[in-house]
Amino acid sequence: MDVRDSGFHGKLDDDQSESQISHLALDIGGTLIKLVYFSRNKDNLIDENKNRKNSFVEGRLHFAKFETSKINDCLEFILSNKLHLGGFQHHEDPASDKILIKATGGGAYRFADLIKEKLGVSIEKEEEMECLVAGANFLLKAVHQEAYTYMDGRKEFVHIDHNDLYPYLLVNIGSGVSMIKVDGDGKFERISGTSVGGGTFWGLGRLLTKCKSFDELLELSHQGNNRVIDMLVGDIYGGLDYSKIGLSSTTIASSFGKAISDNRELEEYKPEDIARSLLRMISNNIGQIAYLNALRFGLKRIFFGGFFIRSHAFTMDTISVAVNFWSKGEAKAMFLNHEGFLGALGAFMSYVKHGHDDSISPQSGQRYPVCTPLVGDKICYPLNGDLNDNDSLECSVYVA
Ligand SMILES: Nc1ncnc2c1ncn2[C@@H]1O[C@H](COP(=O)(O)OP(=O)(O)O)[C@@H](O)[C@H]1O
Ligand SMILES: CC(C)(COP(=O)(O)O)[C@@H](O)C(=O)NCCC(=O)O
Repeated sequence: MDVRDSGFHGKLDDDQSESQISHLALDIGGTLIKLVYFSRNKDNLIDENKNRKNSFVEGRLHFAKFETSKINDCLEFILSNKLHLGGFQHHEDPASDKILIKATGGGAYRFADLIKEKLGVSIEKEEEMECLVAGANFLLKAVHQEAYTYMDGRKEFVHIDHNDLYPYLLVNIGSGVSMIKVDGDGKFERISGTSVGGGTFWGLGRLLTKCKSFDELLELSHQGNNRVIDMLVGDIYGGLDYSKIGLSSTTIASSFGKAISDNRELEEYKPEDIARSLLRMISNNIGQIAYLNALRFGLKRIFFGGFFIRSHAFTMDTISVAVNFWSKGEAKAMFLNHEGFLGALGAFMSYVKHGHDDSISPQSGQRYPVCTPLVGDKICYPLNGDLNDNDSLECSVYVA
């Protein structure tokens, strides 16, 4: 079962539905809705009555995604699996039976009324940049083997030293791109952004190749050859390098530049070559802007998140090469296993931040210094960072 893809209408499997689900958090972005929720293990349920307070509860964090344009499928999924009951009661009016769920992203504003109407719960809005940062800090500090570099087809996990994590640059490539300088838990500044992002790749790609899905476009790019459409330095310099300014003959001089003089119509280009050129153009551009912003603030570590990355080898390779090239090897591009769920995880963490709940006081054996002083010693930590195909993460929360 892949609840991550939109169009899923079914119920969760027995193991999940028999367990108690709580703390649903949503990140409703320009293109995708991301869900994170916690399910207690069945063993915990047996002990629940005698041992509900002051103990660790083991369970799993679950991740799911839907297309924003198919929000009704997402709401149906939430409803049929009763995920919406995993919110919290209004803190200012505990007597009321009003349930609130945490949500971030533009859709928390855009769809608040629809969610109220369809699910009968209200949205408590969490600020998007705060959530991205909280999610990234949580993953970097609490999940073993979360961050990695990707270069020349090789994935290498990065050891994160908790005492030497900040400052870093977080580049979230969603529909658009936000670049955030992170200085600590809850300490950050959005220093830049660009509208040329994942939405641009998917939007232009769909128009130019007639692809029906994002994954199909990625798959095409895998098979294509960008040299058919991109104008290379060698095309301009008669096959030679332009060594004086450090450009090899194979460097792209002008993305899509060959299409000017080829005298070919769109249909005469292979969709796979178009997809490849487009992916290189967008990834290169983001890698370069990211590096220039890192340079502005002397940041050596750049973490890339957002669903545009999609753990796609060629995308990561292109971004890594761009960062490496422009920084002359000084800065490193790093990627995250849960790349697309930073905002949703941040919204999930905010259940704790605002002290709304007694059942997720994420806690520490491995003390994870949570993103807000309000949380104090309450934190959430994964037990072993096990990813299970990105669908869920073993996790333990503290019942205060
Ligand atoms: N299944 C998918 N459908 C659409 N876009 C996808 C999909 N998987 C990855 N993407 C890419 O991810 C981008 C959205 O990333 P995301 O981080 O979810 O941003 P947002 O919060 O703006 O929705 C899309 O613009 C597209 O480039
Ligand atoms: C407006 C947004 C924060 C919304 O987030 P998204 O849904 O794209 O993840 C993002 O699209 C963005 O940062 N766009 C770039 C805008 C700019 O700085 O030019």
